[in-house]
Amino acid sequence: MAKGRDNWLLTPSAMGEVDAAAAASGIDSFGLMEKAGQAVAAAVLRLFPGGERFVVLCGPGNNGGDGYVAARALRAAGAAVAVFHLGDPAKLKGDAATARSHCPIPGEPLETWRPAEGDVIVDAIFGAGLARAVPPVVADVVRRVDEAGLPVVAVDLPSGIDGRTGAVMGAAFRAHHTVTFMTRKPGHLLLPGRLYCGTVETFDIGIPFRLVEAKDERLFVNGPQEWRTSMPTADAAAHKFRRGHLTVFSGPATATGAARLAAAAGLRAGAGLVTVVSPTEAAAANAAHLTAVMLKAVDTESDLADYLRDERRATFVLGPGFGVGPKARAFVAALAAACRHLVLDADGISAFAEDPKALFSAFADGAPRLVLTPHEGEFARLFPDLAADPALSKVDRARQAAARANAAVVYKGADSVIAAADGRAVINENAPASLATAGSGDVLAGIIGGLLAQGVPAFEAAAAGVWLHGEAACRAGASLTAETLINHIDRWH
Ligand SMILES: NC(=O)C1=CN([C@@H]2O[C@H](COP(=O)(O)OP(=O)(O)OC[C@H]3O[C@@H](n4cnc5c(N)ncnc54)[C@H](OP(=O)(O)O)[C@@H]3O)[C@@H](O)[C@H]2O)[C@@H](O)CC1
Ligand SMILES: [K+]
Repeated sequence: MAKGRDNWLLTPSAMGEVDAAAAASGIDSFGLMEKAGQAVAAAVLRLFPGGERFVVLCGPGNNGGDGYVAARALRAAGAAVAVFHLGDPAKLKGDAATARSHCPIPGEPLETWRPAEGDVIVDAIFGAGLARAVPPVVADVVRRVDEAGLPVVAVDLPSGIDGRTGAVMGAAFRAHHTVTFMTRKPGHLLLPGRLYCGTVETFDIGIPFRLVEAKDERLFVNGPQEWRTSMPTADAAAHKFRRGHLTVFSGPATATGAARLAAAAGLRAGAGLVTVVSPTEAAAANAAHLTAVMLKAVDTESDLADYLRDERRATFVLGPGFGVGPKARAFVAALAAACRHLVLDADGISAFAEDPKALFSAFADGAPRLVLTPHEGEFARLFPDLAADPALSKVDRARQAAARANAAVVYKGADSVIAAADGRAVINENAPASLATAGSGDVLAGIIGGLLAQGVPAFEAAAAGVWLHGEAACRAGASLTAETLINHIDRWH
């Protein structure tokens, strides 16, 4: 499948290996640094043509090396430039030492910098090599830049952001713009890192892309290139039975709306037939609001067993408004035993908080048939050890959860991560803030269910569902509600 460079993600350590492979293949590594620094200088001049003084803050590694190149290029363009360095610059090694030796501006110690009006900060202190919390002198400069409200252009990553996890390591610059090289890193997309990067520009410094591709970490930005070929074709769309049957379980009479939102979203996403299955006592409430969606009363496990006799009822959403308790667990067990596909959301997830293994073992066999859609709190209920491990990134957590549950996991948030049981993962970036609204998660569960019903495999349905949800939200505008969101879901074909 063709992967665009914009979708490619590499962790900083993998990027370091690509760098080493480039050098081993005969590519001049100082040439790469030169291109990186020149790109930074070009971005700075483009974004801040009226900057009075460009203050380049240089760290002790190659990120600092990029900074020395940028400082030289800015000076060559006629700008006023000052350089401040962290630590003893005489200790710089390799390309960074070369870059400094070519830079005509004598540096001063970082701690001597004082903000001046008109300063534009070029942050080249730490990039991919940030290994621990930033030292106090850097935290202090971060605070002073913040207080003075000075614009920052970050080299590779805002110093203090962990490129693997997006975590803030003690303190970090809030950049207006970040220039990174070859591919973005997970920390540019994962929160809170994303909020510190400003706009992100990925500059090609000339490493052959085959060397990047050789380091495929099976992690990409979510987009159609990841799932396009698994989506329903227009052909299948012609026949409503071939488009599959989605069933959504309703909660009790006081909590029916969530299931109807999911059902309506599943229909919009292309399921041929959608049924809301409801307790008898809630059937009147549901009937009053359903038209294209069908309704069926199911109260007990034996009612459900009858319902499952029809094999075409292959795909289910359980959780929105359903209630947390033994009924949820029993219904999920019945669906698993009958080999059905299931989106388990909200209460359906929380129902297994006491015994997550019961859920995982029910779906342990065969190709994944389960999609889990936890937000942060629900994730911690099912995977408390993963949620509590500070060494894991959100991507690591989602991947390990997916493997454990033999499921596709949508670890929700403004930086949703979707992971497959086989280790593939994508980070989503198209969800606007307006999606954080009541009922939005029910709509997402319905879209994913609608895609599963059409035969899309679990991971692809989950990733495509999250992306289509984000696209719908962008079209629905800032004042969207769950209802208006549904009207903006586009069927894929
Ligand atoms: N292909 C590419 O992408 C290219 C990348 N390039 C550039 O290289 C950059 C990566 O360079 P890098 O590996 O030298 O790491 P970098 O970020 O400079 O930091 C390492 C230094 O910081 C130190 N240090 C770390 N944490 C610390 C802390 N908390 N507090 C104090 N010190 C700390 C660490 O010390 P140590 O941990 O060893 O004690 C070491 O001295 C990359 O971001 C990009 O800008 C381009 O030039 C060309 C092609
Ligand atoms: K930086």
